[in-house]
Amino acid sequence: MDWTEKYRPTTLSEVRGNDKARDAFAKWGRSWDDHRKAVILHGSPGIGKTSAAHALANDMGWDTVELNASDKRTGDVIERFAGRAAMNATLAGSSNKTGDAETDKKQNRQLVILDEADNIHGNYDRGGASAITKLVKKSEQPIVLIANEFYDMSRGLRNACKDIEFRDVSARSIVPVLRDICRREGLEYDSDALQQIAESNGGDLRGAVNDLQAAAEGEEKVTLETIATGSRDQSMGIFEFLDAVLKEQDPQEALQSSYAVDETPDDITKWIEGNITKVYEGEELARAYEFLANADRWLGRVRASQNYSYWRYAGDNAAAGVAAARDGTKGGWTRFGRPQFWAGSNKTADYVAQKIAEESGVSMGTARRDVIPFLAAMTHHCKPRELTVAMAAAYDLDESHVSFITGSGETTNKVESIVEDAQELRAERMEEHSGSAFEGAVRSEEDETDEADGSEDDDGQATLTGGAGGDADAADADTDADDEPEKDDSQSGLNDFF
Ligand SMILES: Nc1ncnc2c1ncn2[C@@H]1O[C@H](COP(=O)(O)OP(=O)(O)OP(=O)(O)O)[C@@H](O)[C@H]1O
Repeated sequence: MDWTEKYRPTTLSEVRGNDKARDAFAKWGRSWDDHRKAVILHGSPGIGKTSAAHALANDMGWDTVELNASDKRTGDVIERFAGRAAMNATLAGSSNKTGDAETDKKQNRQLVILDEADNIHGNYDRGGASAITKLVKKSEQPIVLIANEFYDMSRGLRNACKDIEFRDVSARSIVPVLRDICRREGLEYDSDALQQIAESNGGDLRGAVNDLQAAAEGEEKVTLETIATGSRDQSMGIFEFLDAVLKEQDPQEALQSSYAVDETPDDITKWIEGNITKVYEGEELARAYEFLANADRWLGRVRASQNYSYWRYAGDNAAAGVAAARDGTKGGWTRFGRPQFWAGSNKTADYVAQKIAEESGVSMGTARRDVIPFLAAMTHHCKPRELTVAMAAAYDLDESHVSFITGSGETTNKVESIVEDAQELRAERMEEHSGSAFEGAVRSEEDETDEADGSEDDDGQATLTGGAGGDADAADADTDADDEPEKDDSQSGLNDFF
């Protein structure tokens, strides 16, 4: 049996590493009758959001129904469940003996758990997403929406709900969970090995439990060696995969590797996007970005249509395409890292995305997913300097922000002097334009009506090449399901600076 299922928390007190969020969530549950608001739990995958929802229901004595927002039928089902007032005991034939009508009502509550709530807008017609928002507002039952990307939800939906952020689980909180599982399994362990598993999973507790199970298979003791030879290693690790695609393999081999690696095409693409500038440069980088933009476009189509056969094309572009873009093979050792711009909890990323969103009139989702990675690639290690200064001026960035985008150390002279110059430039421009930070920004109105259209951005279409003025949309004149009216997000980026 899968240990993540076997050891899924059954009560909120077993949900580890997010005490504040957990307490806020428990409070939300206890006071639901008073406020009747839905709640959004958001944060990275595998950190206990769904488990917390089930555990709360268990603690409260509520039934649950779990629905997936990306399923087109979900709207109807929510209507059926959430629209229905809690049945009272007489109707339900409850065995509750208290005779207290309020208690009976609570015991017949149904917690609606809506998974992938950040993926609604791609799957409904315009009315659909706002219909969900309306349902959420008038629901007679408590609803928990689960999301990785808070800002990928429409503003209408976000405003209709309370939101609670789950943060990545620290290694410090992961180790005791692993230790506990070992004890319950009667397994011996080296503490170093558990520490290693906890650290290598970057905050993902589910991943850590999976790694522990793989390392323990057929062993009596979990040690650093059993981790190295655990069965999850038979599939290709992500770092090995990055080496293969970015340095060594030809396109055909790279494609095969993409099947062997234990990640979805979405994540494969993010890993490559997040690491490519460490290996590629100049022309080959530009060529690789073309392929990554194609991959993003296909991923957008998967999200919009739920047609997973498109995943293949995303994988083809991200793996084979990027390998094909490379000039020959490359040697040396590279410190690959978890993509920096992933879901959730980074305050610096939030600030930068917010600034970009404000200045360029794109959504926060687009800013995070498309614009920041693009800027990161274009100003890697603060080069070219002039462009980095222009960027810092345009978005009013301080040292920590510039360091976050460029990957250069925050306290280096380089970054400090760039921020100084940027502030000067900004002041000059403020004078020149009486208040306008810079000229030529392509500003489309921030969409105040997204409750009506239910969509904040054109998922997957604003691409990395977009900022360079590429006509990313030209290839998209087909029948995409996400044919929202275009807000031309693809214009944001470098155009903004000058
Ligand atoms: N905070 C936690 N405390 C205890 N166990 C956890 C925690 N987070 C994850 N797990 C383990 O990982 C499994 C998966 O967690 P869960 O599905 O709740 O994560 P999630 O954040 O909802 O992820 P996703 O967004 O992918 O659904 C659980 O069954 C449990 O075994």
